[in-house]
Amino acid sequence: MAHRKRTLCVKNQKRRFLQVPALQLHVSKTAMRASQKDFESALSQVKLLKDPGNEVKLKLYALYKQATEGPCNTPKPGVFDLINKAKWDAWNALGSLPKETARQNYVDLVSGLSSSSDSSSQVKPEADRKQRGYETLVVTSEDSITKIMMNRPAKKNAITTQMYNEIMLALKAASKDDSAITVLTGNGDYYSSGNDLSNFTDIPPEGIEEKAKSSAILLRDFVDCFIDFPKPLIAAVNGPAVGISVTILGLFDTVYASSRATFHTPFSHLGQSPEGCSSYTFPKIMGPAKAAEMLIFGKKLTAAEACAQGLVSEVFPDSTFQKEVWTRLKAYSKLPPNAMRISKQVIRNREKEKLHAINAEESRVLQERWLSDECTNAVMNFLTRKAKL
Ligand SMILES: CCCCCC/C=C/C(=O)SCCNC(=O)CCNC(=O)[C@H](O)C(C)(C)COP(=O)(O)OP(=O)(O)OC[C@H]1O[C@@H](n2cnc3c(N)ncnc32)[C@H](O)[C@@H]1OP(=O)(O)O
Repeated sequence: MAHRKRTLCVKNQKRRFLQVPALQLHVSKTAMRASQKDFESALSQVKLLKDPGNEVKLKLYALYKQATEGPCNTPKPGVFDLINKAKWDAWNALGSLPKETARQNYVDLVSGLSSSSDSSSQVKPEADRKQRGYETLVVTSEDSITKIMMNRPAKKNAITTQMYNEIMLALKAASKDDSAITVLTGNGDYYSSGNDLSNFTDIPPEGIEEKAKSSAILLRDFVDCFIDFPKPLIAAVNGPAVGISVTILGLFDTVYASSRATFHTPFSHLGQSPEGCSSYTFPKIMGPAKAAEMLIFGKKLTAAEACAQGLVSEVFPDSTFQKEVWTRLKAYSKLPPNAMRISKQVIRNREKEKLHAINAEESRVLQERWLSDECTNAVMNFLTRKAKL
């Protein structure tokens, strides 16, 4: 087991943290105390900042609570309530820091964050064609190709709830735009490490059953978008792929892989079961015996193996992957778009109803699995750094 730095499980909490009322910038560094007005301005300013990372968000949270309520005054959350415990720990660590000092520290922290984000916000040329409004993706449209790039490279493009929602939005927009084809890919060394396991820690007040129910709905909606996507959909698998990022490949029209890519569906290890219609598409693509090795026993395939088994259309050397794939895709994007759409529909329509039914059933089974001890223990082991794949 690798020793890794422990980070706080607040990966998907940006919006909630940033909803904390915040502060103002124009604070004299020499001022002894931030006024209430400075504090309120900073509370507004913080909402405009780029994501400052979980540690800073926790600091902001703790200082805000200290400045407005004084020393930590709530019971310590349970050990499995990871997010609230991290927040509680951060607040509690401020001890008896006076409210005024906490207010000043909050103002100074936001001021520092604002100036560093100002200096790094130079306009980059590629920003011109970048679609706005996505935080976890970079979506671009060029040469009749809409490219949706998962963009959490430091987290191996693990898919947070926000990213599921943004991918659905991007697919819906791409289905209506004037591009001929749509491509999903990842930024950094991974294609995607699959579901962000900290999604499971964000338990609503209604309890864990409600969480499992809403996750199953999200999963079903997410996979439905791939089943229904009307144009040619291509995956450019730039590196290792895990979990749901592998299973939904069975719903793509073409899958190109870098020679560095691997394909891993460790559902049993995680106390979970297959999704993304893979319980149907994988046996159909590679035969039941090969599919069982992947989906039941978690056998990891190399790119060459995945290609031999029909999950991948073609493998390119990692050193030339981007160049070769995009040259190929630019040529395809010049083909008559209506003909491509109609061909896809002819292929897909025959199976659409069946795929929706399979998706519903897989989501229902997973909803139960997420409540099992096997699943809870596996997720906790990863999040507490006792295990990874
Ligand atoms: C609405 C819910 C729908 C759910 C659908 C069901 C979906 C099922 C699945 O997708 S199952 C697959 C889930 N994925 C995993 O189990 C992978 C877990 N990750 C790992 O085992 C490893 O991180 C790795 C093998 C992918 C990469 O290892 P390594 O190269 O050593 O890198 P790090 O482990 O240091 O990773 C860097 C950084 O990223 C964080 N991270 C990576 N993957 C995930 C993830 N899936 N969930 C949450 N976080 C992830 C990792 O913790 C590190 O963060 P840190 O730097 O420590 O803050």
